[in-house]
Amino acid sequence: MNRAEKAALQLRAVDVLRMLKETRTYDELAETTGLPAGDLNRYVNGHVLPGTERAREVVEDIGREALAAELDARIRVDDEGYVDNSGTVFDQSFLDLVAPVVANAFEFDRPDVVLTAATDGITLAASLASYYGTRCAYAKKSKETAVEEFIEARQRLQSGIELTYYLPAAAIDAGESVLVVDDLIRSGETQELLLDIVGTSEAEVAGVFALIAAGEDGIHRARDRTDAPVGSLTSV
Ligand SMILES: O=P(O)(O)OC[C@H]1O[C@H](OP(=O)(O)OP(=O)(O)O)[C@H](O)[C@@H]1O
Ligand SMILES: Nc1ncnc2[nH]cnc12
Repeated sequence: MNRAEKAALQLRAVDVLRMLKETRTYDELAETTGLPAGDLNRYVNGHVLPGTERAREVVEDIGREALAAELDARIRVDDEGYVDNSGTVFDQSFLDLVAPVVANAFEFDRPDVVLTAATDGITLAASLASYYGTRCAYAKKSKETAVEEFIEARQRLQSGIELTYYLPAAAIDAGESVLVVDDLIRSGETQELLLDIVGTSEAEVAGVFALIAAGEDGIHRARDRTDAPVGSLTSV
């Protein structure tokens, strides 16, 4: 890790600690993190930065658990098992905290493009793309005007309805590495269409990630399609 990467990791750890501190006293934060309350106070107030190893622990372990818990608290599941996650996907600052934690906790190769499906995956994809410093692309259920060439992926869903996603062909180049993300994965049909688009582009899959897995079907379906890491931050 070079000096800039170390500094970035240390600052991300401070962001995670500040988020946790919003709903905790320093004693409670010490209990959550296992770190001394005095040190935490200095980190949160910006007087001292945590050392690299401590920062890594905060971002990868403590951060992942804490963000999963925060995500769980923001999700509403209705009587039929459908998820309302607008409390998450509308909150770009929360997603900006999720991005480094996800990038460090899952073993995704650094992508050239973060790909999602419109609509609800877009804010997560934007956060991850911004974290990696890469492009963000989203496939849509309709063709964008003025674009001449599209990659199309079509599938007949379990419901019998045919679904087509369109991505401007220039969004992904052959040989690029693509991280496929979405807010939610249930049947895995959407992720499969995104993986079809990656295949048609002759690009590589860096990983598949969803904030929420509703059941295990979608995760299994994605794992059948790629050897790259597949995971979610939480499941319902
Ligand atoms: O794993 P699956 O069964 O394919 O379900 C997951 C997809 O469903 C939702 O999108 P939706 O089609 O509702 O579109 P939206 O993002 O515009 O709400 C969600 O955002 C995922 O993209
Ligand atoms: N919001 C949602 N909750 C559960 N399953 C879904 N499939 C598509 N959208 C969904």
